[in-house]
Amino acid sequence: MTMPPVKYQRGDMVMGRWPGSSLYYEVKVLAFDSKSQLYTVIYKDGTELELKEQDIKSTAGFQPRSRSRSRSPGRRRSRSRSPARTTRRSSSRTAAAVAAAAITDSAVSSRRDTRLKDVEVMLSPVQQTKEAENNSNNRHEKKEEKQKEENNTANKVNETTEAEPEKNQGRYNLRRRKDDGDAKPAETRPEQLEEKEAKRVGALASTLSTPLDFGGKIGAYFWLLFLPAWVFFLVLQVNREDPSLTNFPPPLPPLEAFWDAQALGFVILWILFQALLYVTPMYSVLSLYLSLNTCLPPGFFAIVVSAITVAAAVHQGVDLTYIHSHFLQLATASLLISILLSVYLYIRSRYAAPEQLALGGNSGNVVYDFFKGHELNPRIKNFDLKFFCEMRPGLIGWCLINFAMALAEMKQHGLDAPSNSMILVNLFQLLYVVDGLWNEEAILTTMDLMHDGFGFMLAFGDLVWVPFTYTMQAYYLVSHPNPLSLPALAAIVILKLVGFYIFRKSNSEKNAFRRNPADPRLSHLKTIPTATGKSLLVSGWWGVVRHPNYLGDLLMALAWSLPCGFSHLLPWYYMIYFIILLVHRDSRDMSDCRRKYGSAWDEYCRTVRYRIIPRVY
Ligand SMILES: NC(=O)C1=CN([C@@H]2O[C@H](COP(=O)(O)OP(=O)(O)OC[C@H]3O[C@@H](n4cnc5c(N)ncnc54)[C@H](OP(=O)(O)O)[C@@H]3O)[C@@H](O)[C@H]2O)C=CC1
Ligand SMILES: CC(C)=CCC[C@@H](C)[C@H]1CC=C2C3=C(CC[C@@]21C)[C@@]1(C)CC[C@H](O)C(C)(C)[C@@H]1CC3
Repeated sequence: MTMPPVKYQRGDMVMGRWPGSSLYYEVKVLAFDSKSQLYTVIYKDGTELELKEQDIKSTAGFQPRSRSRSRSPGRRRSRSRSPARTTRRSSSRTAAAVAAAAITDSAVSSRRDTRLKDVEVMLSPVQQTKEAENNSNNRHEKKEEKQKEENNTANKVNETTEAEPEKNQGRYNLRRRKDDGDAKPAETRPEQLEEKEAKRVGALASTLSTPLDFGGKIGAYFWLLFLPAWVFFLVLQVNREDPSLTNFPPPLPPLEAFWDAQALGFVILWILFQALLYVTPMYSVLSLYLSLNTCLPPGFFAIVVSAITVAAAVHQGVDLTYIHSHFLQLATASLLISILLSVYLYIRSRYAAPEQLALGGNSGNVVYDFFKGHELNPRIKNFDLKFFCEMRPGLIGWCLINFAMALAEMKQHGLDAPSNSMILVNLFQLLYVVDGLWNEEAILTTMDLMHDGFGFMLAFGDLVWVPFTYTMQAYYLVSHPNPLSLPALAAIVILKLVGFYIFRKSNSEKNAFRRNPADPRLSHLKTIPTATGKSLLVSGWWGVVRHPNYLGDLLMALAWSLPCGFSHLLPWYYMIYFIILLVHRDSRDMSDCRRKYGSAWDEYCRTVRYRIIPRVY
């Protein structure tokens, strides 16, 4: 069978249709994929998209309407989308840049507008409303200033003053926007995101194809089988007297050893208990009771109540070492739940409205889409499944398991107290989790919450991977004690604290900036404006290195493995996995940001040249 000739060739300058509209912009053809019948085209600021042949016209004979010629799509968009209104759209570069960047940005940012406003403000303490108003006023003044200096912003490093309207000062909200009160500054009111625009953007998200991650469709099959197998391997191997990798493979227990109905019951009970805490507004009652001015972060409340409940249960004679002795069965039960949840998520994503979808996870391949997840923030009424799974049962379960391992160590070795190494691992990881829960609204600026769909990868990651592999060090120490000298202990504590400092400071800086770029505490920072209206930090922590938060996290990971010593590789598994995960996330983020921010991202990369590890002179 002969293939029809390709109409446009590589290098051709043509007019590409703006997805979801009838406007055409000049693009250059980069490639043609005969399988998908899609042309890869590049816009003037370097953003790439895939277009169908019918969305491309040759420039010859193309009759641009005078209006559409003089106006960039970004400016058109700015009428309907509040973020654009406050941005420096009229800068000289935006006409070209927005033609490109706005496509991906509108899909991402507008959806984020719809979603993140969904997930903000519910827990606003009263005084935050005032703060928000002040900020709103602040923003209006700044906006006027901005309009005056409109034309000199292109690709220039500026002092931080830009206001980003999608931010506000409240705590996060997992309630639907229609329920929100009037407390929000006018600029951030949800009504401003016109329904039509949201639909258009959603439709775009459901049709746009993004490059496939994780080895594409074949990779998805691999990961689906490999990840659960790896969890079982670790669980079986670490419990052996000699867990060295040379002693591979671990003897496979009979199939029925993997299963215990009671273990399933406990896992379900734990998840339901966490769900109950998640929906209970007790934290505000507790705040009132403790005469606190602000609400306690609900995640923090959840871990405190969980700890009290567990302590009470232990006091009543509940033997937590059950967790150590039934680790395998508990892992199987959690895997089963994560699979059922992923099937549910996949099915509902097929019926979800386009504006609820994430970019990616719409490859059309059932296995890939099941793995990657397509719906961005699936909810049952106000219950946000992704947020809940990421921040509660697995994360708090991690601490519960560590604690159980400490008890198992005491029991196994007849100790009155856990070993130094066990205490360090427990305290370090507890600090990490408590910090995550205390700052849980910061998760709203992370990749998972913002960009990734909720599918098997995250459901399994949250419910199985985190509780059953992040606890490897504590599990290992139960049967492989590693006494620590005082200097070693001190050095490890210092390492942990340094890592934690970098991690917390850099995450808080970015989070504060994304929530309110006009925050006076950030006024010393330099930024690069982007065509999307959001800016990029180019000084402070994010000016030292790209992803300074990953650096802090890696130092902490090192401090978690060191107490286990160097006899075996297994307790170093987390460190090795984490390097791979973060390097991969960094490159995923690089290409996402490149797509989103176009040449502004390139400029950021030119200014901040190093990734994760800064150059030491
Ligand atoms: N323990 C664990 O298993 C894991 C822990 N983590 C930790 O979770 C935290 C969140 O990680 P993750 O979501 O991967 O990534 P980040 O929190 O670093 O988020 C990346 C996003 O930050 C924004 N950004 C990047 N550079 C800049 C800049 N210069 N100025 C302003 N904004 C910028 C971009 O989003 P935009 O511009 O759209 O706002 C980018 O997509 C990290 O601390 C990480 O270490 C992560 C994974 C696993
Ligand atoms: C191999 C596999 C299945 C990977 C899935 C990755 C997930 C396990 C991680 C993706 C991002 C995560 C984050 C945390 C836990 C691990 C996962 C879910 C996190 C909640 C840990 C606590 C931190 O303080 C954090 C809130 C910053 C962090 C957010 C990202």
